[in-house]
Amino acid sequence: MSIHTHTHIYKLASKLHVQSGYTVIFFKYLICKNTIYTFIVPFLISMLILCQPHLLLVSVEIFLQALEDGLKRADADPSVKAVMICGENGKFSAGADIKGFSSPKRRGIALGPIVSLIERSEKPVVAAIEGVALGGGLEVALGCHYRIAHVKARMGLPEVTIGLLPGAEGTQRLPRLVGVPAALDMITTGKVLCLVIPPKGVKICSLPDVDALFCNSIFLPPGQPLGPRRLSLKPVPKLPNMEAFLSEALVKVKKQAHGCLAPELCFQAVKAATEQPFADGVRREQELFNVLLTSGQAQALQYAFFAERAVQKWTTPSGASWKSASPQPIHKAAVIGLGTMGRGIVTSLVKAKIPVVALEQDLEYLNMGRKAVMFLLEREAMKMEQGAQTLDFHNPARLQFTVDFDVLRDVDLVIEAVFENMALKKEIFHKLSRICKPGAFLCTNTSALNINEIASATSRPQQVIGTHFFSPAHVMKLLEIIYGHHTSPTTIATAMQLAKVLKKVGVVVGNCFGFAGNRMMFPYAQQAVFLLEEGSRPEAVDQVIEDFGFRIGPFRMSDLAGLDVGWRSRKGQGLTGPSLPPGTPARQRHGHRYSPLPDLLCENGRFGQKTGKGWYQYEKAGGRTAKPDPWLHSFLSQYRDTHRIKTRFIDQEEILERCLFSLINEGFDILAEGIASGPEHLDVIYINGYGWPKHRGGPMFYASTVGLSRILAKLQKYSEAHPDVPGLQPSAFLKKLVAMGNPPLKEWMSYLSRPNNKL
Ligand SMILES: C/C=C(\C)C(=O)SCCNC(=O)CCNC(=O)[C@H](O)C(C)(C)COP(=O)(O)OP(=O)(O)OC[C@H]1O[C@@H](n2cnc3c(N)ncnc32)[C@H](O)[C@@H]1OP(=O)(O)O
Repeated sequence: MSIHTHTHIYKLASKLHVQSGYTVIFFKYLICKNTIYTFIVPFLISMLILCQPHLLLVSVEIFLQALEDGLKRADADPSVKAVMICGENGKFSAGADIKGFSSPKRRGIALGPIVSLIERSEKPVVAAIEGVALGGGLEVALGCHYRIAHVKARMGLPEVTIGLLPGAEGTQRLPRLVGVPAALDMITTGKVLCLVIPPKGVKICSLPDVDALFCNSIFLPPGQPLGPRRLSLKPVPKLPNMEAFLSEALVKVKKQAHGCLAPELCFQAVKAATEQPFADGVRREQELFNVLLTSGQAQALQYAFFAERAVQKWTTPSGASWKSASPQPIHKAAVIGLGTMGRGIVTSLVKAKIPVVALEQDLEYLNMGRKAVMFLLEREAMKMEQGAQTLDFHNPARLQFTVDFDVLRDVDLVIEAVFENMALKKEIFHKLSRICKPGAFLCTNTSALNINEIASATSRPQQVIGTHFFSPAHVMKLLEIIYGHHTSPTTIATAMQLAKVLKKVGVVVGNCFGFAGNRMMFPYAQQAVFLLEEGSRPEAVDQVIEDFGFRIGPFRMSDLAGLDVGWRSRKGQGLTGPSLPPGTPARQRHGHRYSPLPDLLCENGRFGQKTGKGWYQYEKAGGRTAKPDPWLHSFLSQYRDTHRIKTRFIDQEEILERCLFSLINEGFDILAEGIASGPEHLDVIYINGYGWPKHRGGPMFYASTVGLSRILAKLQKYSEAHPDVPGLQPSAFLKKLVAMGNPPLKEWMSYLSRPNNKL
């Protein structure tokens, strides 16, 4: 804490832009006291996290105490005319140290009273915001009498995303500043606002103007009372239809929450601001905050926050890692195949402003693909409003369509996205290897196929890598990145960098059939179908899974993705279709239980939404509203009769456990084999690619909360009842962890001997 000179203020001020008025955002114009005065509380640490490359974490106690002492000194010192709170190194504050929430010691620390102290100050306090002002950081700014922000500053109350609410009186001050609709939107979604394109009414000053603000007391005439600047004293702006507005908002919040508590409790806290005086609202905020803090969901969401960052620091069993590998720049990319996946990938690249060549096998497919890509891009551009023109996708230098492989000579990276056929993929990779420049990286968008085999068709296997996108590829955040035997660390680093540029979460995994995500999905989907054989219905299974918090249950998902996709893959594996050896029992493959139900549906032309019929019926082909289908129910009965399957009532617990525990069980095998380097990887994959509810932390985190012993016991019980289902037989690694006394998730990997790549 120190008092800074006028010169210092100038230095800071020269980096700031001033906005006046409020339109979308809540910043009022800066008013600052006259010339020589200001006192800077050094970066709001600790709270205060200086973002990368290092963290500057100072204990909350030290920070809060320093802030309190500083404010008191400033109040007592007649030479100080105003106080400016700012951050160091271009960052205001990223809010509280999230790691600290799990510490019981931390729970007693309250930022709210300090924010009140700031607000009560007799001298004008200005928050000078650069970089980020998030969570507690923004709440501090709300306690100030004025806020001034750099035009590129990012501001928000993201507590809801870590399972909390803005518990330092933010739920009470923000609605008083910006009104209930804007406050509710920010607080219940956690969205972070950026003023790169300033809203109407926001004034951007030139640098001399900014200096003038500080030098001349143009905004704050001496002696102007601070009362009207204290948010806690202001009423919440009224709405003519507040009650109706709030009921509608609650419905929306609940619908989007999928069982996550925080958004609804955030809503309740803001509602309290509309109904109660400030002090009572603050008490309500505290009550709700404590509910969330101890809910378990906050821990899961905070785990997910760190897991997403941990997976960026990838390593492979051979010792390659993010530390030593440098990504290569991608100035131009190509996408081969403009089916559903290829279209989404092209769109993603264009959005990331990477020039793209899109290639199809012939003009007919090319034109269909072009139309579809243009449609997607138009839609994306509309969403982007002012930023749309920067996509410039009608410019052939940005996006070129071709059927000519020669055009790929100068690209830095190719993503092949043709359908899942090994022979076809190998043919394409062989061609690419001959045509592309030596440094070009060759990526395959496959959901299961062997990366080594694909790489073997090239003369540069070190530059071949799997990039498994999720549909729709321009929307889904996950990019599963699969290295083969020969993939170089530079290639992995480049794929990870690509994920970042595409605003996706890249997760590096090893090579095996289905990689990590789909491999875990197989036993889950298999259990879902077995449950139908034994007496359940698609809508019952989906309901249980959706009640758990998944966006969509396995049957609705299968209808959406198309049943034909899996059918083609099973035919390729010889599990069904013409290559199935005659005499193979209908419900058995390789000595294990198999359900032909999905194959039978396909044989009946039921491919899901695209044909208007699948596990459900739809209003028309391409329809999206799933309705239980009496045809399917009677088909299931006949099927059970034909195969003499005794049906029984299956309760929700069994549905949930068999689906989820078999998926988790596979996860333990994947960890044991070194396909994923930690449970966080599987959790990040499931949250970002498979709709696993984030407030349950991902499947492996969930397993740790259920208790490994319980999961093991249940798997043992189910595998005894179904000895021909390998997916239910407990993983040796799970058994080992239970035998070791159920260690915490972060220690699991230390119980493994050195992992190796499976293929
Ligand atoms: C009550 C509740 C109160 C009072 C709160 O304030 S709750 C906290 C509210 N704040 C947040 O939720 C902000 C979370 N952080 C972010 O959104 C982003 O990290 C960022 C926008 C601040 C920076 O993004 P970026 O530049 O991409 O960098 P990273 O996300 O990779 O972060 C860099 C490292 O900093 C660690 N970090 C970031 N914020 C926090 C935090 N609030 N507490 C603890 N640690 C934080 C992050 O984990 C990265 O660490 P490493 O991976 O490098 O170890």
